[in-house]
Amino acid sequence: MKFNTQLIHGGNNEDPTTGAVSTPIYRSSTFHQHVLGGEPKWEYSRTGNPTRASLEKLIAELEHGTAGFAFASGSAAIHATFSLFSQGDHFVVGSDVYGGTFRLINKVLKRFGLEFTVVDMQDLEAVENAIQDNTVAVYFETPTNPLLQIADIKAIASIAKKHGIKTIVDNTFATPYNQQPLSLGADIVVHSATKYLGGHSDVVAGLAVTNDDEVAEQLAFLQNSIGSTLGPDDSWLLQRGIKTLGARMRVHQENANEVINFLQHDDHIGKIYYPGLADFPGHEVAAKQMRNFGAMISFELKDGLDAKKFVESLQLIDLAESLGGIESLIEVPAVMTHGSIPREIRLANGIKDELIRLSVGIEDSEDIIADLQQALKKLD
Ligand SMILES: Cc1ncc(COP(=O)(O)O)c(C=O)c1O
Ligand SMILES: N[C@@H](CCSC[C@H](N)C(=O)O)C(=O)O
Repeated sequence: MKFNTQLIHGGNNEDPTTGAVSTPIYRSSTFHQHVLGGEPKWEYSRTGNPTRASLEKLIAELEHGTAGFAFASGSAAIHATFSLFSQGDHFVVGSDVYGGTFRLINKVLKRFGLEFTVVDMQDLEAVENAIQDNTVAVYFETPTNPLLQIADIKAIASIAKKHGIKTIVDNTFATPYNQQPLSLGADIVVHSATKYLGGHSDVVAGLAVTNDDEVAEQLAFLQNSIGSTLGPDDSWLLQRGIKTLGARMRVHQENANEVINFLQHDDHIGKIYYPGLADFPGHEVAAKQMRNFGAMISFELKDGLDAKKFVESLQLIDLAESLGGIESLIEVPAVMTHGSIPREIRLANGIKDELIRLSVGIEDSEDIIADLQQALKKLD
């Protein structure tokens, strides 16, 4: 089955009892057991729920994994994934990651004895040099939030394999439509499904997928033990959103291409961060490992122009955290999504105070561009 067909027909798509083509919402916390001490397929909804199971099967198929797990948020999926490891274990982590992941690592996981070395994942030599005797995994995003940096998944996974450690990729920005890290050698993929997978800014959810049976068994144990599972209503909503991922991504991409073209020719715009640009550092790797470059764009205004005034002048594009929804969203990472990273670390990693991040939606591109244009004019 090809990808777009799989989006629609994957998972447990037809209900075995009624034939319903939309997976029913099994809103039941517990399930009747016919015999005492048997091995019922369903026993308790934290352990397993048929609606959630359909979503988990679907994301495993889309990411070319063997097992998928749904969580109450992307952060919960990432937390459960790090919980596979133990006190004293060391990780090589990408220097540009979502601010909440930085916070989870530094303010939570370190307290439980996990150790981290932060590395620019674009530098393969630095990645290998950061691996220590107690290193258990490399963890990174590609493209990264918010600088859109590209890491070579195949090359990093092969370094990791050489050292007998795992590769974990946050595939939120690319989605399985544009990139499938497990097929490039990664062991675990995590998602903030709140973003493109859900696609409508109406659900907070997280997913983890693996093709390693041992990891899958442990993740199932951790998902049930920690308990940060996705409820049946949100599981249904997320699976409904995923069905249109391909159609949405095609329009997101068309619009992003138009917006990039506009930004490149506007006098107010300084540096643009977008892997689709031929002179962007990660362009060649992105072209190799991604179907297309996605619809997340970061940029700076020319020196002296007021980023606050610009984002507050937009009338159509929402000034809001999050990304990947059908509506265009804009934000200033230093103040919003990456505000939990101390300023000096943020600046050292390349996130300037005035950096602007735009999630290009699927409205008519003319309207998105007209809104950018009118807000930029207010800066004159
Ligand atoms: C790349 C990335 N990973 C993980 C997360 C965490 O996801 P959630 O907000 O669903 O917890 C986010 C955003 O929140 C993100 O942008
Ligand atoms: N205020 C939130 C930040 C949410 S950011 C959401 C998303 N990852 C994005 O990058 O837009 C928090 O402190 O967690």
